[in-house]
Amino acid sequence: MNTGLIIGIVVAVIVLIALIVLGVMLSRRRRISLSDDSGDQGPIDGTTRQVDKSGGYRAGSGFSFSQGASAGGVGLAEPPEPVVRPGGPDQKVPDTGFERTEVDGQPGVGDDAAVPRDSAQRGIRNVSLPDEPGGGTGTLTDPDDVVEAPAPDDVVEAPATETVVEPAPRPETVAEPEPVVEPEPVVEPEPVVETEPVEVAAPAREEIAPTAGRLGRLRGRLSRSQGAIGKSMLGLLGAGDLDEESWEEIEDTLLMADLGTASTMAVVERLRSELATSNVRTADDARALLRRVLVAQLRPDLDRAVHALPHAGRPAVILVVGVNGTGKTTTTGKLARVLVADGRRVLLGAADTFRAAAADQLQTWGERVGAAVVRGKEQADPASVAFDAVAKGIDTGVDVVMIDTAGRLHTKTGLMDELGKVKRVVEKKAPVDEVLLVLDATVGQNGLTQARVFAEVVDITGVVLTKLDGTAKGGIVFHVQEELGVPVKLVGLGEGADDLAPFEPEAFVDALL
Ligand SMILES: Nc1nc2c(ncn2[C@@H]2O[C@H](COP(=O)(O)OP(=O)(O)OP(=O)(O)O)[C@@H](O)[C@H]2O)c(=O)[nH]1
Repeated sequence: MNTGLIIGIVVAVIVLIALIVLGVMLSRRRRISLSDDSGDQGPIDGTTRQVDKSGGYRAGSGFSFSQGASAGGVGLAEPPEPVVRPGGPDQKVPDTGFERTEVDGQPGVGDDAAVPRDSAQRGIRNVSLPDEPGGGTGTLTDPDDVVEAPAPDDVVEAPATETVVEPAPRPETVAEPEPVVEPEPVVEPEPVVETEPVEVAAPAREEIAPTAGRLGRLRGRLSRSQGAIGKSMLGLLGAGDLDEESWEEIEDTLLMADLGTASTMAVVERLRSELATSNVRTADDARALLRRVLVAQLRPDLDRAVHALPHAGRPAVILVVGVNGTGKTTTTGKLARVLVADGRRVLLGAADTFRAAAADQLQTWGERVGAAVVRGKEQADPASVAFDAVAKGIDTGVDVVMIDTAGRLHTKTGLMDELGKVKRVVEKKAPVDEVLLVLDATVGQNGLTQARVFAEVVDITGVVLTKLDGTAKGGIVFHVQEELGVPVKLVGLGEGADDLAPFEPEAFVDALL
């Protein structure tokens, strides 16, 4: 072989290698690096990632839970083991296309909420007590869970004042059906009469929307407040030099959005001083300044964790209070869903013994998430029902007992005394970790008056502001906190089962601007 050929081959090989190396480098550079940060780092919203112990429910975090200050013991109880869903974790309930809980023969969420307490009452549907020494899984109580179950309106005499509706049975407790014996083929088959037990379908629990970042996802629901606060304020601030007339307009805008006088003055003062010292030239500068001032006014330092984590040997106890129709039962149900999604065992206490539909409504929520419900007989003492619920919660080792109380006008002294009694009686069994006052954001200033009275009677620890989707007065959040010094912990942004979000000042202000 001549030298020229050899040199040619060597050069060709070198060029080939160089091309391959170049190609590899270029392809690496173009590739987007996807590092797996699921192990050590939390979600991008900075919250802690939760382990899904819910048997298939999707749980992020977003909601923050902590142990109540009333904690007597130390150390958290572990969440229960996951429940294996028969259809697999992805099992879904049929999409009804409508976010309500109507179940044949049962009330829908929110039904009768506007019915005053002194109206005619409906009969209560009692459910037989499960025979369960040691408190195991209960008997089937939901007509939908069993084949040929009694009609929902059948009345079964309850032997005791307290009625416990156990959650639907866990799949492992479902009896195996007898093997089916193939019938011999016959020419003219007799009509078949079912005598063998047919497979008992485990109730389909619902998918729960991820809890992380809900406020962000539901931001569109705040559009009315967005126009009233965000757009007007940005328009005024972005207009350039502000004269006294413009400042008055800013004040009026904030007052109209229900921020209240104290918050309005504080915001305006801060805006004035910051505008005087900082260099605000563009619309973006104005937006950043307004964001900073509003967030600071919402006191991001306040503890907004819901005290729903159990103590050693006893559950957390949450009391839900408020005037009629504010959304107490709905909020209790929505929060129960979040807790269940977080792997917690929840027991609901229906301490509204006046309005049977309210207890039915709570029971429906319980059935949807697999939470046991303790309810009382009509006209039973609500305090005793609440007491029984907590006692049952302790006996059965649940993580949280949530007691939904009857709506009551803050002006009715007798009813307010009754509420005080409910709390005192419960405390004989276990300390109350959280008293959530549910306020309807659409009622504006009247909500504040209500809040003051409730705070006096039951020492509220957190506020749930509902129906923020239906008002342009999102500023009420500022007012409530300023007046009560109690943090807004949760906000209701719709009637849907997952339209409850943790209140986060930054995300809230971002949604407004
Ligand atoms: N738009 C909207 N509606 C809500 C929200 N929260 C609750 N509701 C509705 O408000 C109505 C009253 O809700 P309930 O949960 O029954 O109120 P309640 O306070 O338990 O009522 P009482 O037991 O009568 O005192 C229902 O129609 C709910 O669907 C919310 O955040 N947004």
